[in-house]
Amino acid sequence: DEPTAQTYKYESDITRLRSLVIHSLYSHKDVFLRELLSNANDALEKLRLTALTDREVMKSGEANVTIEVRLDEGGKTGQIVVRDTGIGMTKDELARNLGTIARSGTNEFLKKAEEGGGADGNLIGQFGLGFYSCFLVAPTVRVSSLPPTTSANPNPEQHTFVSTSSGDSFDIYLDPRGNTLGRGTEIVLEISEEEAEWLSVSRLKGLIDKHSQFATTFPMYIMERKTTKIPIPPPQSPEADGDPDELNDDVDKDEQTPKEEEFETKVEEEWVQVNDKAPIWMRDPKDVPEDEYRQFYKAVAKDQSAETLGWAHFKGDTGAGVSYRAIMYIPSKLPTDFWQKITSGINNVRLMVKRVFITDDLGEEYMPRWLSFLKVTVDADDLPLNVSRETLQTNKFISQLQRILIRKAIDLFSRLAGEDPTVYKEVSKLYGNALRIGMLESKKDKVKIAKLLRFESTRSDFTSLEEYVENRKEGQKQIYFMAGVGEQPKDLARSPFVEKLKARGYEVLLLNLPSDEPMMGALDNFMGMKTQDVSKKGLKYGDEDEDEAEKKELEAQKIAFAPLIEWLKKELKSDISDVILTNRLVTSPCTIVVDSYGWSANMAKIMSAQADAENDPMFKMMKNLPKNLEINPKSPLIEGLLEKILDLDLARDEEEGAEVEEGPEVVELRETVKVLVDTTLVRSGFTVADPTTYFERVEALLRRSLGVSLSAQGQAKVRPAPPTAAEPLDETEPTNLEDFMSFGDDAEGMPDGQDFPEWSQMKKNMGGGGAGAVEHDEL
Ligand SMILES: Nc1ncnc2c1ncn2[C@@H]1O[C@H](COP(=O)(O)OP(=O)(O)OP(=O)(O)O)[C@@H](O)[C@H]1O
Repeated sequence: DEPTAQTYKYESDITRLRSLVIHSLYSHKDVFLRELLSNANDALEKLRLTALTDREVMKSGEANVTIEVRLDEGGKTGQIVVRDTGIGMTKDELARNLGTIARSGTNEFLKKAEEGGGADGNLIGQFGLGFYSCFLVAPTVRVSSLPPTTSANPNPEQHTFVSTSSGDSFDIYLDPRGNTLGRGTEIVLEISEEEAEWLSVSRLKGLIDKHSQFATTFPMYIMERKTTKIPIPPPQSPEADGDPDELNDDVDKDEQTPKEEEFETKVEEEWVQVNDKAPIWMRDPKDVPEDEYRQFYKAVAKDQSAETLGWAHFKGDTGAGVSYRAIMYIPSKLPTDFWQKITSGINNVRLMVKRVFITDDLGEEYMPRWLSFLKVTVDADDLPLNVSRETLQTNKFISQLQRILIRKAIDLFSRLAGEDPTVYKEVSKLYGNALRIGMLESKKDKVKIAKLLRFESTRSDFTSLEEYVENRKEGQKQIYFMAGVGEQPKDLARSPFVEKLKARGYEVLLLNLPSDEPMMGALDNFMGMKTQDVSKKGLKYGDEDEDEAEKKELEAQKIAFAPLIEWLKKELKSDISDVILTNRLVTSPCTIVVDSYGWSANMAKIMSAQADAENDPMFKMMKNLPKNLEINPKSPLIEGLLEKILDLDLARDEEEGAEVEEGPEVVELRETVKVLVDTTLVRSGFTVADPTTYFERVEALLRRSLGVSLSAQGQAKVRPAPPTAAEPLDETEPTNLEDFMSFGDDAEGMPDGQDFPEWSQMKKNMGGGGAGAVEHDEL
């Protein structure tokens, strides 16, 4: 019998909403299950609340959620049935909740979504438009519901709501099956042939794993059906029965396998729980074995092979009246292109409210970029479930949480640093650069993050700033560092800038990451010590006053070397702003030092790697800031230069201002000094302004030392290329590997099945499939 149905019109907002959901979410169809499970959980939570005052309501049956797939005959269509034993709905509530009430925020949401050209999967979850997502996969949805027996409603009746995805009305009727549910709600999605993909238990289980593994603390079951074939024993043949002699000889008959018809299919049904564990973050850290944390990380990372370097499990109260629990992980590996790929909106914080996943998109720059590799799960106790992304961002808890997570991340790093040097070495290797950037970006946490950094130095291969300060020498007020991007620390240790410090026993940090030098500049001061780039002016040992003898010696040397200094200043004035006698060197003859506010060679290199650096006026200015030539009076080479200047009487010529005819010795000296300065530039990490002239000078020097004439020319005969080819290339003509390799005039590509050797090497380097993994067409 057709039940007598009452037809209702959908509220106009709801009609708009439904069609918006259906039309804008077609690429996020799988949200339907998450929404239904979230609603089921809410219904069970409400029941639990009611049960606090009315014990009776919980009496009938377990509070749980079940999911079942039923196939129609033929297997191409069927139903997904989601049932909960929660609070249920009366006939009125069915009409109101599912069809006529426009909830608060709906209008606002509609406006936004329609203006923005559609709603995305997250927006919809946050707005609590969940139920309508059923229509993404089902053209017809039936909701049967039965509230629990209470004193207010002693004789509840089961009603069914039915609606199609397109109609502007829905029906509600008394369920002709009677009160079959006991209590709660049953949602039946009629799945059509086009959407048959959802009729797969394993697909649904996959969805639960993805979105709803922790959707509810109530048990959640899915119906699994196992079909087994049981052979039916063949009917006993009369011959075999009758004649025992035949048993031995008729081998053929015995070996015959039973035919199709001789199997019976048996379907075993089993409810399998899909959430058998309490979510790990809700438990006391004392009760969670390490292995479970590692397992949970795999789930969070959605990668069964994922490993973590460490985690923090914490709870708290933000002071905004919201308490939360959270787990934060540091991955042990990042995709190779991780730092290139992240732009904004990194989605590394999963926000749950009472175990229900809300969003992993808390907006751009919710977590600072330098912490974007963390994987965080936060479960808040009390946050409105149906808040929009926009309101989330202005939510007090959410903004307080941001600060908490940064603090907790810093704590986690510092705990790992103290606990396990082996692990921390890994952490530093993977995240050292990120931490440096963090230090650069966050004024508030600058010093805390600086403490997390580790460096190589002339004393240790893994040291911290705190250790550096501990190991300082008496009177030392500076933290010395030598920076050179991409250089080996052992090479940095041999730089002329480091030699004296090292010889005297001072520790120098050897920095080779791009972020190192700017980071040291930004740090400026650590525990009362200044950071000092040893390649810049301003270096102080701190015990200068004690060495009166050394000071006196330098003063005397200044007088003795004055003629050389004057001459060098005059000769080098286009490249060098000052020539200074130094005692910072031990064996090197000279070095190039920039003013403390100028760019070091390292910094100039970093900056020139930026796009469009050469057109940047700031770049030009900084690059051309004064460079000082510091010369070492104790170097035999410098002594030799001084002698030469005195011999040739060059200093005096200048004083008289007379135009003196320059002898070949002067020209030669001038060339030698230019080579010395250029070479010093390179040694000090700068580039030579004009490499061609530099090389010509070196060649002249070499010729002189070999006694080869400076003017002799090479006798190379150059054969010009043939004229421009007139014939068009025949692209279809098969080519021959040898021609191609020897750059034959007609080589045009690789023959089938062959890889250009460099290409296969490149593919290997990129970590892609080996030779043959790329279609040759692409070549
Ligand atoms: N399984 C259910 N049991 C009882 N009531 C339900 C169930 N599913 C939906 N409802 C009722 O229907 C209303 C509308 O559900 P819908 O999913 O559209 O939004 P919501 O549940 O309010 O939002 P959210 O899904 O974000 O919590 C719910 O507020 C609830 O009152």
